[in-house]
Amino acid sequence: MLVDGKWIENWQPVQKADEKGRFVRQVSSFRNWVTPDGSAGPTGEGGFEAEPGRYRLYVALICPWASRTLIARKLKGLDKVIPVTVVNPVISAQGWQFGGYDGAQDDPLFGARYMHEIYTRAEPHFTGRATVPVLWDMTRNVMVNNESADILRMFDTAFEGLVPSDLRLYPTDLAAEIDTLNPVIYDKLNNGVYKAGFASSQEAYDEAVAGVFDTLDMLEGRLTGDYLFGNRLTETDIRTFVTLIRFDAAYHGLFKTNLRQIADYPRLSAFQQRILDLPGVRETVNMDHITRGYYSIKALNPTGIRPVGPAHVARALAR
Ligand SMILES: N[C@@H](CCC(=O)N[C@@H](CS)C(=O)NCC(=O)O)C(=O)O
Repeated sequence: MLVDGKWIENWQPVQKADEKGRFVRQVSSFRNWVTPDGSAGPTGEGGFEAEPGRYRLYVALICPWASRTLIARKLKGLDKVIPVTVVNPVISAQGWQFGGYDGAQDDPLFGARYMHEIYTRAEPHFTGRATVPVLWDMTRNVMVNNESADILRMFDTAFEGLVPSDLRLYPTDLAAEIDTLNPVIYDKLNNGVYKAGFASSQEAYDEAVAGVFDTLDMLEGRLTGDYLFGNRLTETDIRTFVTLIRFDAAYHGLFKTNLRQIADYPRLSAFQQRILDLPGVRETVNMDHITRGYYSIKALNPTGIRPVGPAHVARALAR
């Protein structure tokens, strides 16, 4: 991580934990919003007007948080107006790195080797983890936002004048319900698997795993229609999908969330396939990056050996 703009080596063991050994995820610090006219959004400052080709999205394809922004970008037809740079799936001693892996790219803006250089460009004295995703303003040369929940939501409306779309991922009439369900899915499932994987006590692990499977059971019961809110696709579906698609191939083994697999849940499996089949979504799922990335986390898998299966994940992607 960065401390006052300087990289502190060997980030992997320094996953933050609370007094009970529970993994604690860092809060994002760049919170400006792109809006149709450049007015300020719900957080941060204004000055970020929607323009084609002005903003670049930095992502890792292993990362579920980055992936939710990528999926929204595809579903909202923004791939022509927002270019993307994909980092190497293997996190190095200096964090995310550019290039050097099939499907990873060099940094086109500054020729940076590491993602943390993008952070110190934005804020020379930045302290914190150099996380993805990052939305970068190529006109003003500043970081707009590094919180995927914000980016997902701004992609729903900010570019409407440039790329009109009928899809509403955060429709007004469902906003309250979405805002109620999202934190449960975030805490118990999206981040719950990480809490299990990075737990440093049995108690913290047990608590996290219980939360993961209670939530999967709850979602399985809830999925009587195509999506979590009946037949309308929302951001909550995307936020759920990114964890489901990584679950059997990575979390079940590496993070020890192994009570059940997604394949054991008929409705969740069908839901996962339904989202995978939406136009553009499959392109955002790179199972090679996902398994290479997760199984290269040295603190959890010192040999770096990547398991071969499970076969049903490859089948779901090939369908
Ligand atoms: N709050 C952030 C979290 C993103 C996040 O934690 N990304 C992870 C990858 S999945 C990361 O970049 N970690 C690098 C690090 O911790 O050094 C968001 O949702 O955008």
